[in-house]
Amino acid sequence: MTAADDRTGDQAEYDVVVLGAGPTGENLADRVHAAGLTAVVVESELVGGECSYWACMPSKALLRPVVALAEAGRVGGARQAVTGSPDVPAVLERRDAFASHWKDDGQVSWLESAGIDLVRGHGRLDGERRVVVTGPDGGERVLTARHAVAVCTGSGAALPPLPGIEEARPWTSREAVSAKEAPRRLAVVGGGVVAVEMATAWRALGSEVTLLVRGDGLLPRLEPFAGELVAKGLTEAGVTVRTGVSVTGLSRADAAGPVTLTLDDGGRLDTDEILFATGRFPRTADLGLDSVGLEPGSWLTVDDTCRVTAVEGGWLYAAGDVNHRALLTHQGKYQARIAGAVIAARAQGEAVQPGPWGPHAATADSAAVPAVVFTDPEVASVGLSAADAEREGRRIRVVDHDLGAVAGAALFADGYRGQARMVVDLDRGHLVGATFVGSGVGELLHSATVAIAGEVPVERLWHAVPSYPTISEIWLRLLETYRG
Ligand SMILES: Cc1cc2nc3c(=O)[nH]c(=O)nc-3n(C[C@H](O)[C@H](O)[C@H](O)COP(=O)(O)OP(=O)(O)OC[C@H]3O[C@@H](n4cnc5c(N)ncnc54)[C@H](O)[C@@H]3O)c2cc1C
Ligand SMILES: NC(=O)c1ccc[n+]([C@@H]2O[C@H](COP(=O)([O-])OP(=O)(O)OC[C@H]3O[C@@H](n4cnc5c(N)ncnc54)[C@H](O)[C@@H]3O)[C@@H](O)[C@H]2O)c1
Repeated sequence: MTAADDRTGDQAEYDVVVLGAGPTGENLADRVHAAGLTAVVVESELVGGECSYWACMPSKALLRPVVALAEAGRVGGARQAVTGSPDVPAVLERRDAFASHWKDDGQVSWLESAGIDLVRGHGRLDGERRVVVTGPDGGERVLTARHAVAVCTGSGAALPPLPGIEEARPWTSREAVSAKEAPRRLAVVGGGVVAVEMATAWRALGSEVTLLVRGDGLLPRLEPFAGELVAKGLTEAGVTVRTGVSVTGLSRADAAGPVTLTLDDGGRLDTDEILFATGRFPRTADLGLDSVGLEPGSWLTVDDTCRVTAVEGGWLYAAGDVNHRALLTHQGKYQARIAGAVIAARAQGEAVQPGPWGPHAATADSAAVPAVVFTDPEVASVGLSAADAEREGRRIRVVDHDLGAVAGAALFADGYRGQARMVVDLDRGHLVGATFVGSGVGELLHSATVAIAGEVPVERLWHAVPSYPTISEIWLRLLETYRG
């Protein structure tokens, strides 16, 4: 299919060069390789990316034991048997194992077995289809792509420009998921997903946690009841949740001592560690974007095929966090599957089918992004919130139901607390959004994702019978309420 590669010395040519070996880059390389193209991945840190070592895996490994324990405490009969608090060293040890002890041998072996080459070092674009990699020893290697370069360099934790922030050595998400012990006091700034998950974990592992939220509630992009129920859960767990407050400055006078925060309400707060969970920046500042006419440090805007629209010639793609479409591992991997198929089709002279829901369009990025917040209670959402749907000018019907009123939920936990909402587009006759809050709802979410991505008519859902007595019976209650 392609001419033999020249992969000797300081130069090498491949069909596809992938920058970044996170979940997105790995999957994209795998897809193009499976389609018969040659691929190389460039990685400056660990193969596996943020998700494996400093995000999804270690954070969920911290959360699972503490949520399991809390859930057991809400089941009569089990409650009496689990009277202790989490075994912190054991939790951290399990977390370390899930982060592969911050070693990437396993994922490197997978790349080898998949037939994908790895070049370690920092990659930069150097004009059309050319990448220069600076290796760990400072040496340079030039990689040329016959067909495509895919930027999958992800995102980093954004810190606000506050006086004293660098000297105070705050935690970002990386320190929050990899810390070796629970600080006595932890302040968490932000009301998004990282903030609420880390407040949940470290509170249960022994820290006194204060959550400082500048807005008036948590998880502001989701249905309002999600943030309200999570705030209730955090408060009951002993987290101090303060809304409408911003940090204006911070200092750590003694390197081994506490941090003092100044707040915009005139108050001060002393804490042993402070986590800024205040969003992400694209890892594009030092990527040679200027060599192809793009702004260094910008998010890379792509079309539904994941092609960077501002660069001519159709050879530059961006997938995963770096394109800012949906900052989630599963969406990055989905984009990788789509972009991989697009690159292979174009390389092989086949027609690209960019229409919605076709093989070459990441349509779900705008219509059906599922997300689970692993707090106690959990939040599981997919598609549009009611407010989003209204903003889009859709004619909708919002159907709410108490999740605790379902027999399966009552069995799952004594006094089960939860809420469910479906958003129906009345003109299209199918769901465009769904949100569930409550214990165990993460595993319920895919049913709603299928209903939305499949544009299943609401009337047909009446025939999708949930098992008794499971929490999934919430579907029946929502549909009964909808039909009246
Ligand atoms: C605390 C936390 C918890 C999260 N939990 C979840 C979760 O439970 N579920 C979920 O779906 N998502 C979660 N996310 C989001 C998820 O981590 C990201 O969406 C995902 O990692 C994005 O994958 P990616 O491949 O696009 O980028 P990344 O995982 O960031 O990988 C990018 C890779 O590119 C490399 N790189 C960057 N620049 C260069 C360069 N110039 N040259 C060579 N290599 C380079 C980096 O070293 C990195 O390895 C979480 C995020 C955080 C912060
Ligand atoms: N379970 C999961 O799937 C999971 C878990 C963690 C993270 N993630 C992903 O990672 C991404 C990053 O998460 P995140 O929580 O860092 O970002 P986020 O965008 O979800 O939340 C950041 C919050 O910080 C607030 N903020 C920003 N600047 C601030 C400032 N100067 N002072 C006070 N507050 C400020 C914002 O208003 C926002 O509410 C998310 O988009 C999410 O998709 C997913």
